Amino acid sequence: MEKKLAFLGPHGTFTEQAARAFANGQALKPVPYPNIIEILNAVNRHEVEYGVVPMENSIEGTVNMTMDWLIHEVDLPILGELALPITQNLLVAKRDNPLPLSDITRVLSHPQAIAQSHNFLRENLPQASIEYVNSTALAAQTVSEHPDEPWAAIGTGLNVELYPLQFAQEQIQDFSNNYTRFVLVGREPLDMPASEREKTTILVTLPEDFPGALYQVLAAFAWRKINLSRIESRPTKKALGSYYFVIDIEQKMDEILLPGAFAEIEAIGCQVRQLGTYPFYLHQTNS
Ligand SMILES: O=C(O)C(=O)C[C@]1(C(=O)O)C=C[C@@H](O)C=C1
Repeated sequence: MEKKLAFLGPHGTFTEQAARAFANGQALKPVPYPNIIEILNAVNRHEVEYGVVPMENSIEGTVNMTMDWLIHEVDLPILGELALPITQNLLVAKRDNPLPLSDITRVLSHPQAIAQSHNFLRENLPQASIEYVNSTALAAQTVSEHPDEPWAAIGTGLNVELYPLQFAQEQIQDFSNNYTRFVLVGREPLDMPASEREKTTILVTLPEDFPGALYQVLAAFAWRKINLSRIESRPTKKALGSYYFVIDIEQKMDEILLPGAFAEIEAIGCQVRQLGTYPFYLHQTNS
């Protein structure tokens, strides 16, 4: 039976591209959801088997909504990760005489897409107000539905094929090396294509703040020559200045080394929660 894979809708988001890449060759049906929380909740309450959510962007950093919901609200393992190149474009409703940039009064997009295009907006559209919406494709759809308004959306070039839109300007992101990491979460294991690269993500909670606590956590990995690719603190939401550490270990799970490091960290009084061990892929094509 075909299983469902929730993605951030409507059609035309970057998350949909990631979802379609994950679904490739699998009996999975991508279904749109209105926001990240709804995707994770739908998987958590068994409405769909899997979900794809953005996790981190190379310009703007962590998607806090995803990280926090995975930590605090649901207990869903990460099953895979895909890094996609991201190209942001300024899109306007299709008309015979395209709207000049100086006439645009309002720019709609997802906060991450706006953040990736700050310089472009400041230099080229200082007169426009910014409106944050749930996804880049929702922005594109909204602009296409109001062709008489001097509005623009920021999103993928694919949107000009999905909605009556045209490019006002292509490639407006402030840095060319723009990538977003998306994660696949699910309640059931999924047979993923083989990857040379594997990651394990853990959450470490320190018992209390004492000198060298984080140093001791990192030492457990360092002397075992275990490579970490990310360490990030997120608030526990229990007190000001109280944090979890999210650590990505970029290495095939070793049956002795990694559990040994976790046991050493637990022995100094820290809690270790595993968020998943999963393959990761880098997608080369741009859009
Ligand atoms: O709005 C979209 O198209 C999304 O898929 C979300 C999202 C994000 O949250 O980071 C995904 C990739 C880009 O970085 C911009 C927006």
